[in-house]
Amino acid sequence: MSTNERDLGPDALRFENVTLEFPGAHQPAIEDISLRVARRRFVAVIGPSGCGKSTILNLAAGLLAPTRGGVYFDGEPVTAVNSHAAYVTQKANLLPWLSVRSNIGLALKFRNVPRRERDERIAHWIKVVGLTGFEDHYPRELSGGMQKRCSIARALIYDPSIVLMDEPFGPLDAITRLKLQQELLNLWEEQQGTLVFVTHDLNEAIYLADEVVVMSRGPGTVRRVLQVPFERPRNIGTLVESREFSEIYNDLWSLFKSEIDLSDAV
Ligand SMILES: Nc1ncnc2c1ncn2[C@@H]1O[C@H](COP(=O)(O)OP(=O)(O)OP(=O)(O)O)[C@@H](O)[C@H]1O
Repeated sequence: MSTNERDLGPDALRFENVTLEFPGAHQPAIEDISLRVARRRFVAVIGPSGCGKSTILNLAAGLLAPTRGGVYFDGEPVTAVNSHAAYVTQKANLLPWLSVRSNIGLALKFRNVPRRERDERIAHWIKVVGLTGFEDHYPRELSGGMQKRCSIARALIYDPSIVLMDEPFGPLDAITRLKLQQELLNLWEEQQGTLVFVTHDLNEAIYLADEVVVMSRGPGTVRRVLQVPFERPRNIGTLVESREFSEIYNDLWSLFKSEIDLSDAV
């Protein structure tokens, strides 16, 4: 992603001078944001609470419309719900009355994919996300990490052109989180789709992404776009121990810390 370029070429997603004002708010949620997400890139968006990260995803998903400026998907303005985008939110949002199998297959059912093909694809994805043996379980019978795996499979099963993830690993414990980060990394490296990933976690942004968009708040703007030069496939364990990782982390932290006010913390 880079800002202020006019080439309309092959970008998956493009924001042009986008401002969004919620009715009654004293300032815009985001203001004059221009950014581009090239196809097949993994882009992380970080920034302090309230800087507009979720708003960016909601605009890309077509759930919100800009007050000014334009949001484009594959060069076309997003004017309704973006059916090419899969959205994984912080909560797994699985349907409690459906089994793992049915939750994962939901999007295929809506798209009238024939039963046989549907079953094959569901079986494949259950295997990919490590839920074999839990096909007939209900969400309440799964751990938080398993629910998250299920929601990721549900989002990826229909080969969406772009995946939007809003802090998908936020509520998980550190070990499950690390495991799922590595799994997502492997999966994405295999599939090479376009992915926009919102996180508060600087480490996570560096492990996973090709580019990190750092946002400021009050109102939300793009402060900087940082390139992450690590080759793929990546191994989180090896990456964390490298000097380059620390350098990028420090770079990112120096940008990030000026955005957060720790003086009130107790
Ligand atoms: N429906 C709404 N109505 C009014 N204001 C809203 C609404 N949704 C978000 N906002 C405001 O817009 C700004 C951006 O919110 P957004 O949720 O996009 O931030 P965020 O960076 O994702 O925050 P967090 O990291 O805490 O989830 C905030 O000031 C928020 O209070």
